[in-house]
Amino acid sequence: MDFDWTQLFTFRTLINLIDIGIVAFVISNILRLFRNTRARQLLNGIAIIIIVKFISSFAGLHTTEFIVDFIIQWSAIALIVIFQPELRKALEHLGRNKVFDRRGKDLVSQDEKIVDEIMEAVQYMARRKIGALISIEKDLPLNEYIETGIKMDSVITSQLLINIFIPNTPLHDGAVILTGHRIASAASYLPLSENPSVPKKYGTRHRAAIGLSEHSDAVTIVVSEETGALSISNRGKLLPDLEVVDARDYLKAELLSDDDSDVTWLDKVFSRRTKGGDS
Ligand SMILES: Nc1ncnc2c1ncn2[C@@H]1O[C@H](COP(=O)(O)OP(=O)(O)OP(=O)(O)O)[C@@H](O)[C@H]1O
Repeated sequence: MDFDWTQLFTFRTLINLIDIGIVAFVISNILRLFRNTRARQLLNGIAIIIIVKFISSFAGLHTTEFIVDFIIQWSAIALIVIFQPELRKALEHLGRNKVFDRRGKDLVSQDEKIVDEIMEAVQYMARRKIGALISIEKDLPLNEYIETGIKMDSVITSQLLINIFIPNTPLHDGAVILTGHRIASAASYLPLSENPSVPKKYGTRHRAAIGLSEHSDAVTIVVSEETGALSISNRGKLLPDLEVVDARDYLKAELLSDDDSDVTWLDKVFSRRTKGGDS
């Protein structure tokens, strides 16, 4: 039987390909946004429910299908309510995609200046063994953690960051959270990691840094009060005992780069270190 190739290249085929492309683009963006977060586990749960729905529909399992339909209807409303802040951010993120990205050089240099301010403060504190915990919001909002601390809304300067962490002052206990180009809060409480593979030598400050990176895409920089060592937590992992220059490069690559790929070249550089001592 001869295959009619002209049938393959129809307008309908083109529309179908565009349709598939749009769905793939949206799903991959959602998965990328929620990678290494608890929301990703929830998305896996939703995928399982959808698979059960299709199987029960094909196999004619009417009671199962009825129950799954019931769950889908109610969970859709529940998800919108629970993830309202994340959904808002996700839509903003979509609008900020490279095609529409109109970030001027001014904003990029402002970002660079903020990394410099953070690193100046962190270096100062590391030399004097002043414990610090600074979390930087990326795409997923940290509102629930900002709420646990003292709200600030201040310009990010190294002097202010240092001042916050001076021991025995009212704001020094807990984390500073940076959102956009502002200090959003100080003395914030972060979720502690319950990962059993986090080495015992790390106390609650480091566990809090890892914990936040398990719940969100935030990057957190830690100064150890005990040793003055610098560490960065990101995507559920801790990069321990960083040199200042490595920490600065990592922050710049994470915060200034438009590259959303899962593994940056810096991750590869740091993977040697993390094999030894991280979670
Ligand atoms: N859940 C949390 N959220 C934010 N900050 C926290 C949290 N838990 C502890 N911290 C901060 O960490 C401090 C205690 O640090 P701890 O000595 O237990 O940790 P560590 O990882 O051993 O760090 P260090 O090397 O600085 O001693 C607290 O005083 C507080 O400032």
